[in-house]
Amino acid sequence: GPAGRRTFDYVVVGGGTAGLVVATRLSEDPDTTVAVIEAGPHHVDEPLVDTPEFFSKALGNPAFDWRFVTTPQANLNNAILPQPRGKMLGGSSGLNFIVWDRASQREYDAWEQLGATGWNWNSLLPYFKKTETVAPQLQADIFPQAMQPPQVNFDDFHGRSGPVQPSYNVIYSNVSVPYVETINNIGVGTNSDPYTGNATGVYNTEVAIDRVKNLGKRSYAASTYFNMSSDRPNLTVFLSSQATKINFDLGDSVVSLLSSLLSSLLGLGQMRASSVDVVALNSTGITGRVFARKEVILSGGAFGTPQLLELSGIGNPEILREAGIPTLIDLPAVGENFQDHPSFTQDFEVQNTLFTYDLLRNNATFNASQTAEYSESGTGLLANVQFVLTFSPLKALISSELLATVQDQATALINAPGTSPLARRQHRITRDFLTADDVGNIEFIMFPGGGRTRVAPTPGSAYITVYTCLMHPFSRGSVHVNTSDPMASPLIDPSYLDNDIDRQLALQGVKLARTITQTEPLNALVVGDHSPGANVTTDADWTEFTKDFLTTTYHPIGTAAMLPRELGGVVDPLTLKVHGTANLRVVDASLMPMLIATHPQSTVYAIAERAADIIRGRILGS
Ligand SMILES: Cc1cc2nc3c(=O)[nH]c(=O)nc-3n(C[C@H](O)[C@H](O)[C@H](O)COP(=O)(O)OP(=O)(O)OC[C@H]3O[C@@H](n4cnc5c(N)ncnc54)[C@H](O)[C@@H]3O)c2cc1C
Repeated sequence: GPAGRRTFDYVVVGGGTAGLVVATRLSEDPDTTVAVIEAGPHHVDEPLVDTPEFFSKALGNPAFDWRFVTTPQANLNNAILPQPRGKMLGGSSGLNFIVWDRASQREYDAWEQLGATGWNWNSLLPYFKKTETVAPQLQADIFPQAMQPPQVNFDDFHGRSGPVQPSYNVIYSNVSVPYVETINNIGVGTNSDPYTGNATGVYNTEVAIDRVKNLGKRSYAASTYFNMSSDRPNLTVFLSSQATKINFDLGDSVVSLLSSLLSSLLGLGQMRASSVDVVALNSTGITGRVFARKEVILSGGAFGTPQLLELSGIGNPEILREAGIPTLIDLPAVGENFQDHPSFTQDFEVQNTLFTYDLLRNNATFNASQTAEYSESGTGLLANVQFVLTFSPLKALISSELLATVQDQATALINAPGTSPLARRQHRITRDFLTADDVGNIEFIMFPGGGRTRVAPTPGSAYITVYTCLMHPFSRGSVHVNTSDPMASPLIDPSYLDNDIDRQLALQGVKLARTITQTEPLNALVVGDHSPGANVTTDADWTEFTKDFLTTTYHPIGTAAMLPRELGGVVDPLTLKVHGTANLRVVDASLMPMLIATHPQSTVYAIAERAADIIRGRILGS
């Protein structure tokens, strides 16, 4: 954009997954000026971002990751856990593990049921499609015997001309088919097309790997949406620039501030965001103020967005007072309602004649040939991330007695005096999910390869890794500031395993992961337990394992929920404007009022596409 310009129609804070969608769509109108303020750099031709098989290698690296951590977790022996987030143009879509899937219709419909008017499966489906270009599976992409290609209705549920280029894998481990058959044998069927509104079952997921335009590279917000819009003169991106505060009205003018404060207190009017304070993080960034003629749009993600709201005086007055921040809008829901999928990683040694990703580690010649193939043609094992996903209804996994106990525990939690009105409503829905056929409660992710637990792989050996993840936990955490210093990380407290249900399902889940490996036909290929070892046997051992080995699945949501104000919402679902403001919107994962059984990125893109249409006045949120 024109050098030196500091006033725009729209200022988007956070050039991540959602932020780049919104900025790209708003700047389609050449008469609308848009700025994006992004704390991270733009990584171009960066193998740690682009190469699918390198997923997770950039975690903890400050050039890519905010490196947030949790507060000590009371139910996990006070462990402090990493909470990585992408710090780059493209945000977490540049750091994530590339899975591209979708939850069940019932789970999106639950958002509307909860109070997010206008947000449901039917209203999102056109936007799921708008975001992607995906080709149907070829025979070669299908797990032999286990999967049939969905021949009909592919175009009803899959996009064919959107910016992101998800695809099916090209190379499959020969452990996949026995694994799928084993999952079938424990009572979970194969789903040939989980994108149609029922996402349960074991399936071959799409992955955000471009096999059309940028061969074999990660397809993420910077390489897709931003690539479409980067040469527009009306779009300006400030990189390595961290937003520290949103200013309202004339900002410095005490009179205008007081009058807008007064009117907001009296419920007469609404605060108007007028500019954003920005600090350069290095010599390529900017320091100063960026002005918004029309609107400020917060897309800082589930941690960045509530932090910036609080730094700007929007939140719980008590929390703000303790942090030394004057309250402008009394909105206690900011930073509350934090939800995340807890995950447990186990690996199992398998016969080393199987074809797994371990070959890259065990065989230097193979590794060199794959590396050469990838750099020459963008193909080979480095252009693949093969996960086999299973989203299982609870009924298929646990006894009806245990299911009844868990339901009773849910009822007790609903009626517990400490449960907030919002959590109460959510828990009622989640209690229904416990017995639903079309909602995944536990996810098992199988990756054919080792090296992903705390126990190092033995040279020459092959493994499968199984991640067990709770899809609809009842725990609720929070994200808050404890200082007015914008450079300090927020306090992130997921409150993992904060109730009997989550603890029980975690226990059942990790035990089931081992059961899967002891069930045929997989059992015949498994050499033995690797991490944890075979010495973990009793419920007490497994419970200790869940406490010691819990990690995030990297799916935080909910900290600026789109719900009515009186129900604990931060953002009006119809307009996505922060309650009490006239022109401050939120568009990112923090909007999601309740977890869904999926990896969230494709949903974040779809939310942002729909949000862009709401902002442009093309649709009303109903
Ligand atoms: C390690 C990891 C693995 C994951 N794996 C998967 C997966 O396989 N599949 C899947 O579907 N999902 C996955 N996810 C989740 C998914 O990537 C996120 O849900 C999604 O990208 C969130 O989008 P967002 O727009 O809300 O936030 P982000 O994409 O994180 O964007 C927020 C942006 O705002 C910027 N920002 C924040 N605060 C400020 C500030 N004050 N000033 C300026 N800029 C700021 C950040 O730098 C970032 O670029 C994973 C996430 C991670 C971290």
